[in-house]
Amino acid sequence: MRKNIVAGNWKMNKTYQDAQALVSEIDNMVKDEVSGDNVEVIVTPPFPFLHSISKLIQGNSRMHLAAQDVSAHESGAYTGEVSASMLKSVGVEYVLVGHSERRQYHNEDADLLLKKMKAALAQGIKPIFCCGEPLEVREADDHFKYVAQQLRETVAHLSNEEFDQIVIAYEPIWAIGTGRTASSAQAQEMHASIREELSRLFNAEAAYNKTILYGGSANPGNAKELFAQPDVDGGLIGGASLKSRDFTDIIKSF
Ligand SMILES: O=C[C@H](O)COP(=O)(O)O
Repeated sequence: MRKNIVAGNWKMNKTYQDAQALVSEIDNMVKDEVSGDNVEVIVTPPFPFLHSISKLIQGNSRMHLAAQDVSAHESGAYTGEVSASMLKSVGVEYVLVGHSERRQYHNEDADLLLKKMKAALAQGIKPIFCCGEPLEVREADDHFKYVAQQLRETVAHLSNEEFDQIVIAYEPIWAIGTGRTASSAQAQEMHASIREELSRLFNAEAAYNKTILYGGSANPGNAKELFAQPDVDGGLIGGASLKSRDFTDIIKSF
């Protein structure tokens, strides 16, 4: 059964105090204003805040915790890295893998992304695998092929059981933090194309059940239309997830 998810990626923002305040506000607003159980909420704070936020959201079954990155290694002499078992031990349930900012600024390639997904999955942490094309690829009308290739060189190498555990996030790079959102039609056609590719790589049922999130300048003003698309199952929200009111309104767009 396909799950609706709204995930907030805080990126490198907030101090400890600000993070506590933000997540308390979101937690309260979700408790007070979000009824039914048709949407799962994920917050993705920076590493130092994971443990305290895990405790803070413990009593709210709708709220879940993600990390922004995970090491491909199990443990050992990897200064600065954080392992999947460490994340697991502080209550992390999901982890972002393949975000365009990690691909761009940290040169993360397909081989590393696959290792990171496998490392997370081995600990029972669900990867949120991000894909999406840069502007020049969209302008050359090669975006469907480009994203399909991103899936073929990573996700395709998971077992059926591993694939069942992951979430996909489509984030056109030209829409991230730019205020230039993909139109709901552009999002829908890419999500449908991703689902078709997943169906070819795995099977139709697994592809149908896969949660595919949209990310890129989503906000309370455009979320409803985006989430109304048949193949858009929620959002990976950057900027708007840093404001409790905006983030909650996006959650309420379902
Ligand atoms: O991970 C989130 C995305 O990069 C979207 O960021 P944005 O909502 O600020 O455009």
